Amino acid sequence: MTADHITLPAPAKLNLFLHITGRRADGYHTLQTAFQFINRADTLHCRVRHDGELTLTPALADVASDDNLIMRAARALKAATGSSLGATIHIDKHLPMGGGLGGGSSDAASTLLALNTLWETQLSLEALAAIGLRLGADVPVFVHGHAAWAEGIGEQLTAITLDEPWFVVLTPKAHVATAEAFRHPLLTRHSEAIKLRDLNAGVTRNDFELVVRTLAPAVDEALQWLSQWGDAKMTGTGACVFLACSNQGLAADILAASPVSGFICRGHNRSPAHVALDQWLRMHRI
Ligand SMILES: C[C@@](CO)(OP(=O)(O)O)[C@H](O)COP(=O)(O)OP(=O)(O)OC[C@H]1O[C@@H](n2ccc(N)nc2=O)[C@H](O)[C@@H]1O
Ligand SMILES: Nc1ncnc2c1ncn2[C@@H]1O[C@H](COP(=O)(O)OP(=O)(O)O)[C@@H](O)[C@H]1O
Repeated sequence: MTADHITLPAPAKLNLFLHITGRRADGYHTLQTAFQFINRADTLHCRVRHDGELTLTPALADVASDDNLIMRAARALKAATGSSLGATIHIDKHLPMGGGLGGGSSDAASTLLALNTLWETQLSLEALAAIGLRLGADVPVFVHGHAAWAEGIGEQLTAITLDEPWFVVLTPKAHVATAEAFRHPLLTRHSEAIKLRDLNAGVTRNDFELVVRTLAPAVDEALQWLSQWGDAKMTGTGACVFLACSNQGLAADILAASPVSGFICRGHNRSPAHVALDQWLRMHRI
């Protein structure tokens, strides 16, 4: 059975820690981080078009359609493969933008996975990740779809298996642009490199916290409040902050008491996008 459309989630990620270890000659920073996916996602719908056109609805506030990472991913895949096909794409946006949850990068990765399948262009995950890296440093981990230890500028990935706890994620109303956080004079750029085995040794932090707490008081307040319950951290360059909890009930109780809005979710080592893609392939292609 064939099908000309597919729906995939584009899940968020958390950076369980984030250390900046240096700066390259081209200005990009080298870092160490651990990525885990969560079951909170945008939803991407793609349908094949035979006229070669690419369309995307709805428009996102403050992002021109041509700059939307979904359109950029679709165009990049078309250029890389020479496919004559197009797509009608619809995105149900649920993830806050610029929150450090990687929604834009995940939308791009799910677009690459969806169109590579519908167009039957058969690029490997490595090839899709290389296309994705040109769109953003966070895209490859979503393409590969496994929780990962990351080095380099975030593109050198080692798959890891982590506990899959419940999390409380708070979404303070603040927007910190990634490039602005990276160029800030207060950013520590020389954290000592750690080993994977130190991940749970209590020695990790997010080096962006100092900068972002200074730029965005709402993030500072959210971190202060959540820290009373445990080792709260910010994800990426913020603004979202999170805390791992021993069970769902505790996560729900903390969220209910929080003065800042947010959600609870579960950590996933395998990306929900890959789970959905495998299901689709089993139904339609095998
Ligand atoms: C910090 C992280 C951690 O996961 O996440 P976010 O908070 O953005 O989600 C990422 O490394 C962000 O990746 P991503 O959001 O894809 O950033 P990009 O679009 O590649 O880069 C935006 C800008 O940030 C700076 N940048 C980015 C990555 C890096 N390793 N060094 C940098 O200096 C560069 O100035 C670049 O032009
Ligand atoms: N499909 C998209 N979804 C979200 N943001 C997008 C998208 N396409 C482009 N962007 C741009 O990318 C920026 C970063 O988005 P996002 O990935 O949500 O945040 P972060 O990098 O902080 O995790 C947004 O502020 C927006 O300008």
